[in-house]
Amino acid sequence: MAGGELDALEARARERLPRSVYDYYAGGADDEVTVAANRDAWGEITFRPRVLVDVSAADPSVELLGTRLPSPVIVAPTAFHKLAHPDGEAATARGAAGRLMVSSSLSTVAIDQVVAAASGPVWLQLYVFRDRGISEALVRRAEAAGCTGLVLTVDVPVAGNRRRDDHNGFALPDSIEMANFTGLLQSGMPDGGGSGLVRYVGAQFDASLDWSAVSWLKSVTRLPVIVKGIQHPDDGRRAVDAGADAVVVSNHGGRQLDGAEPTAWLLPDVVGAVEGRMPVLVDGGLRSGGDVARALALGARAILVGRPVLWGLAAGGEDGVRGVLDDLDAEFVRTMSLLGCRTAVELGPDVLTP
Ligand SMILES: Cc1cc2nc3c(=O)[nH]c(=O)nc-3n(C[C@H](O)[C@H](O)[C@H](O)COP(=O)(O)O)c2cc1C
Ligand SMILES: CC(C)CC(=O)C(=O)O
Repeated sequence: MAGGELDALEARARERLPRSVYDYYAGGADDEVTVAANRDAWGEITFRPRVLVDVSAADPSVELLGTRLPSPVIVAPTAFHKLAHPDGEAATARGAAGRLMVSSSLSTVAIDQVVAAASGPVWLQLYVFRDRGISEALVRRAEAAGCTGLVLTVDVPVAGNRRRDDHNGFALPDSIEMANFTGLLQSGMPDGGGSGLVRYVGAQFDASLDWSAVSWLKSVTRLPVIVKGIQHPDDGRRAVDAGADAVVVSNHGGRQLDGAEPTAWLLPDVVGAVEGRMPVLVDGGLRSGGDVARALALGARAILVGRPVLWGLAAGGEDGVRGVLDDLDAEFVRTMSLLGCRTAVELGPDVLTP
C-alpha cells in the first residue's frame, strides 16, 4: 500500500475522524519538518539489485530476542485507539494477525485484554511516571498479561509542542479512559486550556529520568527491555552499557523535537555504534515494503509503523489494520525478491547505492 493508496486510506480515515483526533494522529511538533523529513528520507535511498538468484521461497521472517516473527513489520505503540474505533486496541491486536504489537501505556483497552485479543506477541510500552510505583504496577500488569517485552520510551521528558493539539484543545472525552491505570491514577486528563495531553505529561511524567531508569527497569523485571527513542550513536552505545536488550532508533514520528534528523539518516550510525551487541529497530515515516527493505539493508532487525495502522483502524477497524500490514508484507516480499534476497537477513548495504 505504498504512496497513493496509503494516502487514499489516510483521506478515508480523515473523513471519518473528528478534526481534533485526525490532527492528533497526523500531527507533529512545531512546523512538522521532521514528520515530513522522516518519510522523504527513506524515498531517497536507491537500490542496486542482484539478479539470477532463486527467490521462489523468499522468507520475510526475522528472529528478534529469541522469537521468530513472521514479518519485520511491528505495530508501533500509539496512544488512544478508541478515538479511532470503538474496539480500540483490541481491534488493532486482532488486525496485527500474528505480528508483534507494541501496546502503548496510554491505551484505551487494558493490556491484559490487548494480549487476549492478539494472536502474536505483545510488548508493553512504558512511560516512567513521577510516581515510580505506577510504572512498576504497569510492569506487573504486563507480566501477568503475558507480554514478552517492555519498551521504555525515552524521548518524552517533556511533551513536544504540538500546535494542532493546542489549537484544538485536544483531550480525551469522558467516555474513553486510559485503561491501564484503573486503581492507580486518574484515567483522564486534567482540565484547562490548550492540549490536555501536554497538561497530562507535565503532571505525570518524570522529567528527571536519566540512564539509571534502564537499570531500574532491568532490576524490577526479567522481561527484555527495549529502549525506544535513541537519536545519537553515543546513546546507542550507552543503551548497551546500561543493559538494554534492544533499541529503537526513533524521533517519535516527528512529534517531539522538530528539526530532529530523519531516522533513515541516523540508523546506520547507531547500527555502527552498537557493533552487533543488540538488535537495532527503527521507526518514523516507513510507508512501503520498499522502505522496510531499505531499513533492513541499513542494519535494522525490524521496523515499527505508527500512523498507517491508525488510518487502517479508523477507516476499516480490524480488517483495515490487517490490510495495511498485509500490504506492507507483500510489498516487502516482492522487494526482497527483486533485490535477489531469499531471506530478510540477506538484506545488507550491498543492495543499496553506496
Ligand atoms: C498518534 C500517535 C500516538 C503515539 N503514542 C505513542 C505512545 O503512546 N508511546 C510511544 O512510545 N510512542 C508513541 N508514538 C510514536 C510511535 O510509536 C512511533 O514512534 C511513530 O509514530 C513512528 O512514526 P510513523 O507514525 O511515521 O510510522 C505515537 C505516535 C502517534 C502518531
Ligand atoms: C506524548 C505522549 C504522552 C503521547 C504520545 O506518545 C504521542 O502522542 O506521541
